[in-house]
Amino acid sequence: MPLHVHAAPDAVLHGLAEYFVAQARAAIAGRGRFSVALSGGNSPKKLYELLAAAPYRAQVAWDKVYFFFGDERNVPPTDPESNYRMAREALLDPLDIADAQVFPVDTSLPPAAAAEAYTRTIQAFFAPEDAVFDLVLLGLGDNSHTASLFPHTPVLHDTSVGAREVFVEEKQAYRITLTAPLLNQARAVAFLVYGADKAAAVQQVMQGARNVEEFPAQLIAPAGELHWFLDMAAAAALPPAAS
Ligand SMILES: O=C1O[C@H](COP(=O)(O)O)[C@@H](O)[C@H](O)[C@H]1O
Repeated sequence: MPLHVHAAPDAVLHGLAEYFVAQARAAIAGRGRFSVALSGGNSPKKLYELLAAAPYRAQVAWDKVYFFFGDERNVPPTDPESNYRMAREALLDPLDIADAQVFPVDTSLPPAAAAEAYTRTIQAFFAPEDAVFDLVLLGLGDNSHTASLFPHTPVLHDTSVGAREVFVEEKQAYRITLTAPLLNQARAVAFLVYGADKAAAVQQVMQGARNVEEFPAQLIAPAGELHWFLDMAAAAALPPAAS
């Protein structure tokens, strides 16, 4: 599994931006479009700002890129917690991406209905083929969650290929997440993780005994490529040979 460890977060972000551009160009050259599921939270904001600026901005045919969300908080699109809002402000608006290329979760619906609707949206986009994202971007929480696959939640055992609602006790809130089987159909998955507070989670997910209840990111085993983009602080608990 390719592991890209850089000294500082800035270099990690540039490494992943270059990987994003390469994946986008290859998908567009081969299949005419690039479908990406974006991650949320704090870590990817700077990546999105980087992609929307020189030199990366000019390196992708953005009108052929289709944006989905790996997970969403059950909040309106204007809420500071909204993953969609963050992506819109950091990436989609600066690049002037057309609404027809962006597929947010409809959080005006109750969580279960929002998840069902998002499943149908994804299926319709890929039909008649299976839903296979060209790239899934993921983050990692210090509790080893990824997307909104949180420890000890029923969605960890969901074998459906789609989106699901999940109540996250520690947040006392619903989220909508893509299921692990859908994420794993991707042609490529890239984790972006930086900061010392993630070091234990990185080590447990990558090298701990399998325990998906505790370390949900262990569920990620895509049919395609799996890449980890880490800074040295996040990789600190890995043995030297691995990092
Ligand atoms: O809640 C979330 O957390 C993870 C990790 O986010 P980070 O802020 O620690 O980088 C993120 O990947 C997910 O999309 C988000 O909703």
